[in-house]
Amino acid sequence: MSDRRHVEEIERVLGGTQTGRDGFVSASWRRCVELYGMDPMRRDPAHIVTETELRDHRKQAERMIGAARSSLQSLFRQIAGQNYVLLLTDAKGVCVDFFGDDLFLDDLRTAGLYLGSNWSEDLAGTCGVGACIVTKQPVTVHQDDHFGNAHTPLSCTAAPIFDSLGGLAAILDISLLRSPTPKRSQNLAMSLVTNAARRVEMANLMAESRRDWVLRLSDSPEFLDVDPEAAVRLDGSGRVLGYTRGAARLFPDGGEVIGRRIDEVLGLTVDDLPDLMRDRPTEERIVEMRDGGALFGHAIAPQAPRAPLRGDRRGGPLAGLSGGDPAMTRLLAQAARLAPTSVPLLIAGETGTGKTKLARAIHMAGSAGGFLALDCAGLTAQAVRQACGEIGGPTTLLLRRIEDLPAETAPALVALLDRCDVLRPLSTTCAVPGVLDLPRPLFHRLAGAVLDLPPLRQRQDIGWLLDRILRRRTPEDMRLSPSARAALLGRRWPGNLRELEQVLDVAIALCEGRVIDLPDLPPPVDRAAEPLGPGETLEQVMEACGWNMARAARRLGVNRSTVLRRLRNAGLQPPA
Ligand SMILES: Nc1ncnc2c1ncn2[C@@H]1O[C@H](COP(=O)(O)OP(=O)(O)OP(=O)(O)O)[C@@H](O)[C@H]1O
Repeated sequence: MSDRRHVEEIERVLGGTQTGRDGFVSASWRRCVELYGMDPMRRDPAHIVTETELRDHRKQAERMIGAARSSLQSLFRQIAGQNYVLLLTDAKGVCVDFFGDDLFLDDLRTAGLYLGSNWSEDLAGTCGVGACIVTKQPVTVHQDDHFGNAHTPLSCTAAPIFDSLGGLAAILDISLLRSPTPKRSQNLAMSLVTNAARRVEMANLMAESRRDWVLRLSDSPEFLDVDPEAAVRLDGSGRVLGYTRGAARLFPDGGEVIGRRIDEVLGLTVDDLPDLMRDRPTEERIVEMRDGGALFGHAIAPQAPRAPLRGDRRGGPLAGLSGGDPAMTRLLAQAARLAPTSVPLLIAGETGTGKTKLARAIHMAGSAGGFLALDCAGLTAQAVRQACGEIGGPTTLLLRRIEDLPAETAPALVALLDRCDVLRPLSTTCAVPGVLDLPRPLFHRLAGAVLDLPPLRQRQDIGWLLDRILRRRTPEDMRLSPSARAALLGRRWPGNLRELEQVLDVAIALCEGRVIDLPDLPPPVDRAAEPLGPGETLEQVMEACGWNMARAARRLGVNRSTVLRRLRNAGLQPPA
């Protein structure tokens, strides 16, 4: 388009005619004339800040420049040889970092596509960076979308980069000195620049979160660990300290979330974070959203030292494991005291009692270092050495199911623990610790203290657990009918918490309304969970109910005083 026709179109747009320009371009043209008093015919030279000013702008943007470097380098490699130039500007529009082909440096300088050029709209007129600052959206300002005739050969595609508090921090711009006429030729540039901006936000959030938890989120399991779409930074109590733009889209009503607890914002609590760490298969790391959708989650524990949470008395990962069961309360108080020490811990309990979850919570409550989990079944000495070879600093080593450790691997593990004093071993076992069949040298290196988790049938907080799991797994406040609740409280739960979670998952899936009733409950899958038949002795019933009178009464269909009377008559007493 000739200069003359360009000016005429601007006049027509200002007169209210629709000429097919994008709305944000027309609005920018109007500002250029009515607000900044610009004339499209004037060919001002590029606006370049002084050396001193550039140093100041770069200093203030130092963190973002550092966070953006590797994404910009890799983007520049992708577009090499296609005459694109990359600019990183600060939120005021001043170019603070630049990647361009040396062959065209003079042309780029003249066009203002260089370090120190100022692309704010009030100086440069309608342009990619300027429009992006105003709209806070990715934009392409293509050829005669530009206001000034001096810029109409250019094609500029820009995406905003936000800091972790949601403020505009920088603009990433990819420009061409000369481009094909159709604007859609820049669609690929748009996708490259928006993806790179997302990665820069991620790198920035990661760099400032070394002392905090980061929860990264992705739609697809394949990208979760390598290129997630969104991330949230959390303190130890689960309060939101920062987020990337991608995460803001997941928050309800796009509202202010800094300082709010993560469970008010997304469908998970701080206690769920250890379950989302990398040692779990990606497909299992599911985060439910408040709108009923789900994403895959990857929680990264704090990397840098922080003050140990002595005692964990103010809540946190350990406190979230029990609803006041006396045995659990005692055990968690011990765990909280042992967490910040380096004492090796052996966590014992039947399958599914939450040993792994407790180990992760102990790590969270006490250690500032890394976390490495190994399944002992089939573990070879070489695998042990290999896994531990990469350990750089203090690390919690979780050895799952230590009873399954092949005998020939034990000496290697002993040697490793002796050599590597930054390792703090936490082991889990389904065996009774006293009869655990491990070589004594290994046993004593692993069992500095034993934490014995009670089976679910002995816990007095099953009602609390039911409500908590339901609350976490359903977006709406789904509840249990009294008869369904009583039936669940009376089960034997040989699979413990794992079985409880699965039963509730099935019930939630089968239930048609908001109330889970008896028919929604799947029957016990394990024969050990079936109600005791008429031939069972009172002692067997009591044993099955963990000597809990109320539970035994429900199981037998009598009241508690009847159970007590029968026990007295039979001369039965709970085991010491
Ligand atoms: N306190 C708890 N509240 C709610 N769910 C829990 C709790 N503890 C454990 N769970 C859930 O129960 C399931 C089993 O927990 P975990 O894997 O920690 O058990 P485990 O004792 O290590 O099992 P196994 O010995 O069979 O490997 C997991 O899905 C976990 O999320």
